[in-house]
Amino acid sequence: MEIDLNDYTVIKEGEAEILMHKKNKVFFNKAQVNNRDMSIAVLRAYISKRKQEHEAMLSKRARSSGKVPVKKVSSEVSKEETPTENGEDNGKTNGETSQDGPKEAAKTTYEPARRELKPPRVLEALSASGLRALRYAREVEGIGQVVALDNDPASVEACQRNLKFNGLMSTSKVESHLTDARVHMLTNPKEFDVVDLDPYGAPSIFLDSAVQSVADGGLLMCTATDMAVLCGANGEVCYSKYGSYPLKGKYCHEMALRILLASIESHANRYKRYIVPVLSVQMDFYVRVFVRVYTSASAMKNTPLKLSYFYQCIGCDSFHLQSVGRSLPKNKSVRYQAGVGPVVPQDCTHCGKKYNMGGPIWSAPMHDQEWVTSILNGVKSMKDRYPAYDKICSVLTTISEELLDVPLFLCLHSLSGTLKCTSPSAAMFRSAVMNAKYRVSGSHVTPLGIKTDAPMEVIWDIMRCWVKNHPVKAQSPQHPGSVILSKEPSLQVDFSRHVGSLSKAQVKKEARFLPNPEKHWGPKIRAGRQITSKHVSLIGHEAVNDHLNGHKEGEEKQEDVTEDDEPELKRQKTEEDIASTS
Ligand SMILES: C[S@@+](CC[C@H](N)C(=O)[O-])C[C@H]1O[C@@H](n2cnc3c(N)ncnc32)[C@H](O)[C@@H]1O
Ligand SMILES: [Zn+2]
Repeated sequence: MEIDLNDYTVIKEGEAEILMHKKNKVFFNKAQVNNRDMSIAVLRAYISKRKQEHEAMLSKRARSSGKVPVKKVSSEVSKEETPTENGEDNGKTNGETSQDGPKEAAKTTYEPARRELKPPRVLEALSASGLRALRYAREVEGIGQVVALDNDPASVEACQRNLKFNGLMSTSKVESHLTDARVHMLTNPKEFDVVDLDPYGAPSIFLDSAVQSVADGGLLMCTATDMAVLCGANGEVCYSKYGSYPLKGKYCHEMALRILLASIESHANRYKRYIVPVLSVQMDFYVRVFVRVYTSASAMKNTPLKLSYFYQCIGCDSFHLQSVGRSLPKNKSVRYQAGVGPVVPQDCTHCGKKYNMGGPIWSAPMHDQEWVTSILNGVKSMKDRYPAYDKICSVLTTISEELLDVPLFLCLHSLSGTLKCTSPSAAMFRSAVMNAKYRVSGSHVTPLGIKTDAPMEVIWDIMRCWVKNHPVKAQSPQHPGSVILSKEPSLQVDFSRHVGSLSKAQVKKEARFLPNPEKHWGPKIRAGRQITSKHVSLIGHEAVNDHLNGHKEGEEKQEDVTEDDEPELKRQKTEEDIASTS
């Protein structure tokens, strides 16, 4: 059928153009350019890493068999080259990937026939207009076939129209199908080198099939926009969707990332698989994780060591992590056991109040430093190719400075709020921590976050010493702040400026946090849904008014706001709140 271009607006993002029907039936959210750009940056890094790993595997096999394979350097494998038949894995080979993950790969016996590395096959499982699939196909050098799915006929029709509109290269590289992504992923196990999940709200119903569809060593990219749920507004809903209990706190966005990672790992474990996170990002109104998936029944035993419950004091917000499992040496091997606990007493040692317990969350690193550096360098070297360059560069810069082995973070304002004192400057507080010989970094999720390996006792000593020079008004003796301040500090705190109190990016005055480029930069309503006054918090007054004014009176229908609508998550701690559990 011919397209009447007058019915459409052309939207260009990166090197893709899509036709948006003036009645706007299919999902397009401009704010997701950050998400798409970040994913392209990770895909580029993945392709180059995969090539390196493949070459390393070939040389290792050659060395171990004493045979030297015909040398062919990576640059000779052109992006358009049709790979040769590669034996029993039918094109599913990834760089280092034997079934048993990165380390075990080297043990695989050498096969004389050279295995070509096929370009990675990508599944965009929830593709809507196809914009993302198109961008991957057009912009990512060395990419293979992109399969774009959607179970909504209008979206698939739009996607196919957009493929045609972008020309032959797009129609040959991207295929679009009307189907339930879960069925497609289940019926195509280990078929895709990259699986992208970008749903409305929670990805939970797609995780089980997605972890099975990724090839060994492949990449799963997954968005979750149900931040209210992940951040603790409905703990029980989060538990039912992700198998983890969230607690409200200043670190809730990082906790959201760690809940999502733990949930993906749990799904992977069901199939003797496990994940290795390369990058985990909280941006705008969602979280997005990039993880590699491997198969190994033995490596999987380490999962409980990568998960923790966490205790959060209801009085002073001090938090403590408790590992789900532990490992002990046993002769020449390892024995696995349940974690030892509880790591905290019944009442908080700092303020005397009770703890809430959340989790389990992913407590191992959620980024791989080498990947982050290579993604960031890649982005910087191709500035013009990223419409959201400033944003993704600033986020990656901040992530590159995060302490990897410190889950969650403190918030200076919250510490000062508990003591009801003025807050020391971040540089001063960081200096005090570093002068006490602990490490400290920021967090990409908030400019107020402070990651440190200093124990809570040290943190409260720093604050006690600060208050000695910045006295506070007396509070009731039961108030958590009064209890904390009633103890003398055991540490002599040195607030003198430490040379490392500013991060490298701060010293170089590189952007680390950027404001939103425009008003209502956030989630959009599900395609086809009626917009009502209830959607103000999602898309803003103007957009709602514009929409409602364009409709006849009385046409407005009441409808639930989606979970994407993030409520005020600040912990409103009242005296009663504290008293009720003490
Ligand atoms: C948020 S949109 C995707 C946006 C797209 N990834 C982008 O970057 O432009 C989510 C899409 O998932 C589709 N969807 C929801 N459930 C699905 C399922 N079970 N199988 C396939 N598609 C599904 C919806 O129709 C919708 O088009
Ligand atoms: Zn406490």
